[in-house]
Amino acid sequence: MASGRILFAFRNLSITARITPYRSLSTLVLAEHEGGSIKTSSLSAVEAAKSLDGDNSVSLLLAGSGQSLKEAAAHAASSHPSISQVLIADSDKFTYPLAEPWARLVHLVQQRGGYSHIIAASGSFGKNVLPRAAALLDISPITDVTKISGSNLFIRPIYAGNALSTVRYTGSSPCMLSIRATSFPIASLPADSKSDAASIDQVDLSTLDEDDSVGKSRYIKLSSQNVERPDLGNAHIVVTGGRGVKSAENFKMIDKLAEKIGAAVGATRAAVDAGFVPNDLQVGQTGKIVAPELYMAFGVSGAIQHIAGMRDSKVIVAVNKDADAPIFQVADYGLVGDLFEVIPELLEKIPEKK
Ligand SMILES: Cc1cc2nc3c(=O)[nH]c(=O)nc-3n(C[C@H](O)[C@H](O)[C@H](O)COP(=O)(O)OP(=O)(O)OC[C@H]3O[C@@H](n4cnc5c(N)ncnc54)[C@H](O)[C@@H]3O)c2cc1C
Repeated sequence: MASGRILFAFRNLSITARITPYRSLSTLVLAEHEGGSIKTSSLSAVEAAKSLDGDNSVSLLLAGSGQSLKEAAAHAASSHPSISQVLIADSDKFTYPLAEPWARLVHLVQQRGGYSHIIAASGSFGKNVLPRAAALLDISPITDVTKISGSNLFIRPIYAGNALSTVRYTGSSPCMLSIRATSFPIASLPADSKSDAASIDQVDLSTLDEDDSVGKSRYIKLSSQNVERPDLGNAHIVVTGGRGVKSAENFKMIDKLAEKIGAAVGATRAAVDAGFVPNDLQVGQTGKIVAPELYMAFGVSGAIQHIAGMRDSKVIVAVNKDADAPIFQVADYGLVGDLFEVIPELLEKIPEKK
C-alpha cells in the first residue's frame, strides 16, 4: 500500500516534469533604432516572433545612450501590440551599434531572461551580432528565415533562392533566428495603435562594465550616402541599373528616374564592380534583399545571384535590348529595347512630383 502511494506520487512528479518544458514561448527581439524610432526591419522581427505562437511573450532589446534611446524606447513600447516589454541598455558602450558589446549584452540578457527564442532582422546589424552572440551562448543560429511553420520549424532559401529548405531546430535553448524582413511585412498599424504601452525596463549593466572584451572594437566613423531617398531595403519602388548602363555618368539617368518616382536606387554587382555606384546599392545574393511593390531593372541580364535579391518583388519590369536575357523569365512586364531611348522617354512622360 505504502509503495503504491509512493509510485502514485512518483507518477505525478514525472507528469509535472514532462509538462514544464512546454511552457509558453518567450522571445527576445534585437532591435535597431534611428532618430528616436524603431526601424521597420526590427518590427518585422516582431511580426516573425508573433508567428511563432499566439501566446509568445515578446521582449524588445534596445541599446544606445541618451535622449534618442529614450525616444526610441517610448516609440517601441507602443509600436506593436505583440511587444510586452522593452528592455533598454543605456550606456556609452552602445552609442554606436558595435557587434562585440551587443553580443555580450545579448548573452547577459539571455542568461537572466531564459528566452526560448532570439530573433533579429537579417541586415548588416543582425548578421554582425547574431553569430557572436550565438558563439557566446554555444548555440547554432538559423539564418535568413522566410517562413515560420512552428516554434522549431523554419523555412529558408538555399542555392541563391533556387530551393527552399525546411529546417527543424533540435539544439539547446534559445533558438536563434535571423529573418528576412521582406518576408514578414508589418500589418499596417496606425501610430500609437496600442492602447496599453509595453513596460520599459533598464538592463542592469554592472557586470558588463567589468567585462574587458567589450572594448576590443571601436567606432571610427560612419560613411553613408546623404541622399533624401527611401532606404533600399524598405523602399516601395526600386530602380536598378546594370552593366548595360555603361558608366557612372549614365547612371545619373537612373538616379533622375528614381527621384522622379520616389524610388530607391539599386545596382547589380557588375555595375558596382565597374565603379558606377557604391557597393551599398548592390542587390542580390551578396548584396541587399529587396521585395518592393515595383522593381524596375534597366540593362540587367538577370543572373541567378541578382534574381536571389529581388525575386520576391510584387511587380518586376525589365528593359533589356537582348530578348533572350534571363531577366525576362521573372519579369511581369518586359520591354526589349535600348535603355538609352526608354529612360529619357520615361523621364519626359512622367509628370513632375507635386
Ligand atoms: C558568388 C557570387 C555572388 C554574386 N552576387 C551578386 C549579387 O549579389 N548581385 C548581383 O547583381 N550579381 C551578383 N553576382 C554577379 C552575377 O553573376 C552577374 O555577373 C551580375 O549580376 C551581372 O550584372 P549585370 O546584369 O549588370 O551585367 P551583365 O550580365 O553584363 O548584363 C548586362 C545586360 O545589359 C543589357 N544591355 C546592354 N546594353 C543595353 C542597352 N543599351 N539597353 C538595354 N539593355 C542593355 C545586356 O543585354 C545584358 O543583358 C555574383 C556572382 C557570384 C559568383
